[in-house]
Amino acid sequence: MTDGDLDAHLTVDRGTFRLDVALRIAPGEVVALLGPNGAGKSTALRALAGLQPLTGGGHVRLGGEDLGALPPERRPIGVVFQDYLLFPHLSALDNVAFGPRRRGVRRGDARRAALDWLTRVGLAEHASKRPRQLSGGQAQRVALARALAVHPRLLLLDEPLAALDARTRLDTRAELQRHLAAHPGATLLVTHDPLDALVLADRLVIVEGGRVVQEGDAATVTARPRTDYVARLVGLNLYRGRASGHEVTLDGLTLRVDDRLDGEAFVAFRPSSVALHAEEPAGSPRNIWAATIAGIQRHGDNLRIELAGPLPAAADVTPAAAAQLDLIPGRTVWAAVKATETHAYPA
Ligand SMILES: Nc1ncnc2c1ncn2[C@@H]1O[C@H](COP(=O)(O)OP(=O)(O)OP(=O)(O)O)[C@@H](O)[C@H]1O
Repeated sequence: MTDGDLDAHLTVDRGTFRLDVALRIAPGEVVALLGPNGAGKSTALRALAGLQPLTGGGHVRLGGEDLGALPPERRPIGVVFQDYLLFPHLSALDNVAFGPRRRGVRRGDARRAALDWLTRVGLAEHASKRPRQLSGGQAQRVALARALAVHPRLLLLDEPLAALDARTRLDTRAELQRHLAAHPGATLLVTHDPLDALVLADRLVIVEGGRVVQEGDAATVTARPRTDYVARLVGLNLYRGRASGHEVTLDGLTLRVDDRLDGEAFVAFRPSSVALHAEEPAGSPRNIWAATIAGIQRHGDNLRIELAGPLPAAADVTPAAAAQLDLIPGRTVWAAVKATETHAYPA
């Protein structure tokens, strides 16, 4: 741990929901907090910002300083909320100048600094506009400028791109990445978009039910998911079973795998590694099982087939293959995966 680190243990009780998440973020590091709806991401962000009180045992320290006793406006933290929460009656310039003013910077200096930040986010010519005169992407950039204008040691972003349409999102994501790379402080990005996390963050922390279930860099997390949510996030089929050598025994089936291990294990493979056949393929070294088609969805240029049966799985097939196999819900097919297409690792 270095001097400027965020070191937080976020403990919050909200009736039946309890958050218990430890977070460390180094200066200049961007951490994405990912998780399904209701996992506690916003609660964690609000706790860091001082908008949600911690219950016993929790703490928020930044560079060794305990922020617990500081009210939100005195914390060295900048926040971009999901809906930006710009002041509707203030111009873009005064929205950005608000933070420095509140921290005692003289009016002229605060406005000059605000114009500088608006210039950096490419909005100098919109400085006098009110939030309702700005597009979604522009409002997002004003919100970012406002958060950065206080030179925060910790920047918090709550689903910063969620309110934008797909095209604006693409441009804004690229621009946001540039600003985050230049930000010397720690950054926590709350998102449930895996693409935002992969593009913007150095490290992923995944929460489910108020707890951290997995953390690490994107390569590690995507290669070795440890929960169904993470597996779906990175587009893998994931199972847990007992390994013995090159075999992993699951609930209803034993899979032959390429890796060799013993004990509790995960097995993962891509939907594109699952081949479907109308008849049982004979004389092959693959894993083969009978499955029922539970659903069919478009997935990029392919179709994603949800398979029910002893090994619930997703399989990606081309539309041509789907037509040839006459894949319709309720039909039974044979699914096959080669051992070399699986990845097994200790649970
Ligand atoms: N005002 C509240 N009072 C009591 N419980 C709440 C309140 N707001 C949220 N919760 C509970 O806290 C839990 C975490 O909610 P939170 O908004 O932090 O999740 P999230 O991960 O940000 O979800 P989402 O992705 O849907 O925004 C939820 O299960 C919810 O039931």
